[in-house]
Amino acid sequence: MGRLVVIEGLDGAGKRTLADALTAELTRLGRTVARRAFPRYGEDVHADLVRDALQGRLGDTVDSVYAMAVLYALDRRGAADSLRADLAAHDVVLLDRYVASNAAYCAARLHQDAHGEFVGWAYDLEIRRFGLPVPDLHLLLQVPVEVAAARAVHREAVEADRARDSYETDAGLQARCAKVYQQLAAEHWLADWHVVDGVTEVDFARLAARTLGSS
Ligand SMILES: Cc1cn([C@H]2C[C@H](O)[C@@H](COP(=O)(O)OP(=O)(O)O)O2)c(=O)[nH]c1=O
Repeated sequence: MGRLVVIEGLDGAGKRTLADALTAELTRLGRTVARRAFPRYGEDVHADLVRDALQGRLGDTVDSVYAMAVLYALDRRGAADSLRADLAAHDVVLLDRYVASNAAYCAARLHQDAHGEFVGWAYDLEIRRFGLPVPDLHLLLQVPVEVAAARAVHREAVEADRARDSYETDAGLQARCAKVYQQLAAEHWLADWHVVDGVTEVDFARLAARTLGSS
């Protein structure tokens, strides 16, 4: 059974870049890696509804934090079987966002923290009721809110299909979300958490060892 490792962090933190470099290092070490990203835009109706809502295409009809959270969670539930198959066939399954994204973003939207009602509800929905696989490790890619925002603006400028959505342009939300992530990491919510400093150079040999559970 492979290790389920989740990269979390703010929009623009650089999660995909971290996943690429970590995958390269793990592959160099002879390990097999499967990659997935949530939401699964283009693959799942729930994720597509989320995107429509984030980009304001549904008006206010899905402007409920709980409705959005359920859509994100249903998208993951739809991927659960393939996730289990990936875990059976690879040493590491590397995810770009997972259950903790729902916990952090939706708690922040509700102006709650990690001890608020929402985080417990998200756990109950996704882990207990939907039975989604529990991660072995979270890597929290931490960068200052302003740095993440600047990277998201830059990405919007260079990637035609990557316009910032309503979460990404909300600086207050991103700041609250960063705080919830910090709390989740400090408390090792759901699994072990390791904070990766996204500003200084990352030591990928050490990070790979950590990913494999050997340090
Ligand atoms: C996966 C997930 C994402 N989100 C939020 C975080 C992001 O602001 C937003 C979109 O995710 P994001 O990773 O930015 O998708 P993409 O880069 O492909 O556009 O959704 C949740 O609130 N809950 C979740 O479960």
